[in-house]
Amino acid sequence: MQSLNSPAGVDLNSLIWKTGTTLTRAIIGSGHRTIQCSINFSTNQTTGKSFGSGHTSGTRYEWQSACSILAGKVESQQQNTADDAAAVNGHATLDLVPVEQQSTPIRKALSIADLSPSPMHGQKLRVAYQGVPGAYSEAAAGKAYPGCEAIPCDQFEVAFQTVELWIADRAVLPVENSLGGSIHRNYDLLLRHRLHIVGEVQLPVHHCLLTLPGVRKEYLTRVISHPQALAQCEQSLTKLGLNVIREAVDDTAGAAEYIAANKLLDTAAIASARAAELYGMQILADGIQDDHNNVTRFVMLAREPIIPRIDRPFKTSIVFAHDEGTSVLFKVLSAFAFRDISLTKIESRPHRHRPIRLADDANGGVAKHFEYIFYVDFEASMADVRAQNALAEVQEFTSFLRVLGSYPMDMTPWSPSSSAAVE
Ligand SMILES: O=C(O)C(=O)C[C@]1(C(=O)O)C=C[C@@H](O)C=C1
Repeated sequence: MQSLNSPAGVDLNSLIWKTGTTLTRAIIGSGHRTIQCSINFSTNQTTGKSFGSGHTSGTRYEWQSACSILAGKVESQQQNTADDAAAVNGHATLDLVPVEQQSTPIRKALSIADLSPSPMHGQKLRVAYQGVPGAYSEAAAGKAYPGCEAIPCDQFEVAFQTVELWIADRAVLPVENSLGGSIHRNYDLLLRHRLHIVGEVQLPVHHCLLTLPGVRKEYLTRVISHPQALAQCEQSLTKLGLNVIREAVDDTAGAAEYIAANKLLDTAAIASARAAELYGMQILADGIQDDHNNVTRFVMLAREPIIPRIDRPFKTSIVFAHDEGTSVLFKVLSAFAFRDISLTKIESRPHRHRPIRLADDANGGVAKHFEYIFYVDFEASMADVRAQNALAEVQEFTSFLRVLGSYPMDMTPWSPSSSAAVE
């Protein structure tokens, strides 16, 4: 892996090609610095249609052209990066100094305006998350990649872009919660961007009600938090007698930070105990999630897919669509059922009037109209021949199919949170 400020040009110097099944892999590199571009690739023998996991699909020729386009892009980005280096040294752009070297441990969240490639690449894996320090997503990044340098971003989209622009190495983003359901925004972004799911992590979410020190429940006229967190605590807030205004903000820790920065005595935040510590808040009530098995599933995203394996439990996430009607769903589901492949998630979203912009090799992507988009997670690796056959069949029935990633399942046990208690 390299940062983009390598002075050397980029050559196509290694190619591994495995025909017939799924994996096509290119390694584009220069000396010890290597950029990897991998493509999951399968061509249906009958129809000649092909599906890919994001980067490209089609003939070997198309694929090689895609690699040379990528190489060209990298060269031009290297030039940009050299230009940006001066700006960074003059503190005109990103501040990517690791947390422990800063005078204050709280990092500012990145915004779109900050997205210029970083000339720095330290020893630690840089992991982008949405929110500010103290957000659950930061904890998920730490669980997924212990010891990583967590990079706060103000929007999900920015987290995707930090990885695409090599500012971060990975992104860790929430996709579903046991109480609140799917976080559709991130599924849409997975379609629009070229990142691959390389892992998942489940995080038990233990919410606290935070106020400024000395504030009592009776003073409160408003509770602010991330919409998912508000939804996860709805009944507990009512039980606490807090029938006050609920207001949605970008993230839980950001809510605590906002109250602290504006010295709001009438407002409480739903956030983590770590957010209380970071922003000098008191914990008025602890464990206020409605269900003590409240857990959020995050996916780990990278520029390249991982090589699927069969020696441990793997999960594969796909998204597909058909131009007309929904009858295709039965056929698709039977492709998995006949092969004894369990599904862990199925989700449909109407998309009749909203075109989806799909990532492709052109910069802007392609806008496509579908009636419905379906997301399915199943318990098998793409290295498993059953999964390969199921997807070959699914491809027959669908007009669009993408493998979002094939990755190890998070099997770590977790214990439920303790009950709500008002301090
Ligand atoms: O706001 C945060 O702290 C987040 O990390 C976001 C988020 C989410 O998007 O679901 C993550 C976990 C919890 O479910 C609540 C909020």
